[in-house]
Amino acid sequence: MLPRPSLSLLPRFCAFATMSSKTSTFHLQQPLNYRAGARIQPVDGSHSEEVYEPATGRVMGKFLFSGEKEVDLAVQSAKAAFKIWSQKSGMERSRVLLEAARIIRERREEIATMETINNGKSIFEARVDIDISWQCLEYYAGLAGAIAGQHVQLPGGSFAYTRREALGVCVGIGAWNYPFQIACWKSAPALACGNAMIYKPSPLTPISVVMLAEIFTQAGVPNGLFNVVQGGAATGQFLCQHRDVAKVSFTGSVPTGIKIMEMSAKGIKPVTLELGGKSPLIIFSDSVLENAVNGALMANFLTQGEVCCNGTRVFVQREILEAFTEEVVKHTQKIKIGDPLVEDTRMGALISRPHLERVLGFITQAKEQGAKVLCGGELYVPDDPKLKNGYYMQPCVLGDCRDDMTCVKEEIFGPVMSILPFDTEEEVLERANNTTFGLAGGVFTRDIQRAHRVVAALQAGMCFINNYNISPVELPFGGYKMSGFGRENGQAAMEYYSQLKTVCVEMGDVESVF
Ligand SMILES: NC(=O)C1=CN([C@@H]2O[C@H](COP(=O)(O)OP(=O)(O)OC[C@H]3O[C@@H](n4cnc5c(N)ncnc54)[C@H](O)[C@@H]3O)[C@@H](O)[C@H]2O)C=CC1
Ligand SMILES: C[N+](C)(C)CCCC(=O)O
Repeated sequence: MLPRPSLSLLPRFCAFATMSSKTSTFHLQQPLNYRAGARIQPVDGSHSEEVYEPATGRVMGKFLFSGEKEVDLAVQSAKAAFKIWSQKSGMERSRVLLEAARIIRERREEIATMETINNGKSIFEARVDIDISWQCLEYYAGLAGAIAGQHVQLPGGSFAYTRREALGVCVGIGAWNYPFQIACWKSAPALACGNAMIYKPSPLTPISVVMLAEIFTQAGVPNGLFNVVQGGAATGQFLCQHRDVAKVSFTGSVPTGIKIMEMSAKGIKPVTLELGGKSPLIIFSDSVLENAVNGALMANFLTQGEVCCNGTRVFVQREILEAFTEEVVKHTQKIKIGDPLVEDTRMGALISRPHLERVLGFITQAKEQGAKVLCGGELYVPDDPKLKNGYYMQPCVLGDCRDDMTCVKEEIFGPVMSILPFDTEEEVLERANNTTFGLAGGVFTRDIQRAHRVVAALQAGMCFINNYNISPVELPFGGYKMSGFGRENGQAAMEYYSQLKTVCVEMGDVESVF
């Protein structure tokens, strides 16, 4: 267990917001843009949006969207910081990242609380997210000092060497499901490699990433190295189109990913795309049933099911279909839904009213197409009156599913598991890969040869054997097919935030062919 934050840290946070650790008490008071080491209002913020608390449906405040001028100021400030930061050694950068990780650890409870208030996920899960976040900074702090090139001997004593260099000002654009964690997954390798970053969170979850910006400043990054611009699609477009932006790393939906890639193509900017999925989880009849059931719950119900790599197509071998279904339904019905800041809550509120309605719409459509609701799938109204306008639903398990149903083909991004029976390995692999997505996949079996054979055949970037949705930061994460490309986490991410320079050195005279 990690130490709880000391109380002396709380007033610093309360300086920008009135907050206690209770649902329905937070009020947004300070600006949410961050530029050159300070919170600021955007110079051209003409449009404002409300921020909601999913647990109560309450408006917590308003914030301003940034326009083209503000985006340009953020880029200029990041460019200036890049000049300083990129000249530091890997070890110097490492020390700053370690200090930032330490501060996150110290402020864990406060950040997790804010994440819960803004996203609606349970405080239990938010703490895990924050732990993964500081671990990510620690991991890349460790790699920063290990960035190195290659030495190559050439004829006559000549030689060449390679340098791995930073790209410049990188843009991070994030989704709302893991606001703080996504920002860390992008900024940690970016900064470790010597880049600056401008980050745009989802307009639904604008709050916690500004805390990260403050932490980086406190840890000692140059002012401007990590800036935050708030806004939606238009702000994101200004960022992607800016000529001084060297790279875009995006987490979000496939349609937006396509637009980001098109914009980046115009500027020949490299992109990393972490997009959606409809991942298969294959459960063979020789599995340890209890593990398979727990795996299916982990694969479907974290963060109210709003997880890109969820294994939402649960293929179960026919021999154990009944036993598995019975157990999974029993466990799903026991999930404690309610106030996300209450310690024993395990499922909080979905991100927004429209999203909740969209998820419920998928369930209605599934019923129309012949699926059977085995449990849940209804709105959930907690007893506590202050939560009655929150965006809650009961986690749902669907039986009698077929591969051609919408609930099996499309990403729902909510707590909805579809169970699909299968008979043979060959058949299930064919069906599992029959999707345009390719983010993740999982297999439960006690047969080790089969386990490795199955994951080798799965067309997915992140595969699990006998577990699902664990996320050690040492492991590269990213998709195949329409789920995107590039990798976050692991050593692999360093390649996506750096470029290779080759230096060819002549030790003799120049032999001209002319
Ligand atoms: N593979 C992964 O790691 C993850 C993927 N996702 C995917 O994200 C989706 C849910 O997240 P949303 O925030 O609704 O996705 P989204 O694609 O609507 O938005 C993601 C981000 O892109 C920004 N954006 C929207 N239009 C833009 C444009 N034209 N130019 C530049 N930026 C633009 C948004 O403001 C937001 O910050 C799901 O479909 C899910 O599959 C979500 C989390 C993780
Ligand atoms: C942390 N994990 C593995 C549950 C989800 C990470 C991917 C995402 O942002 O949806």
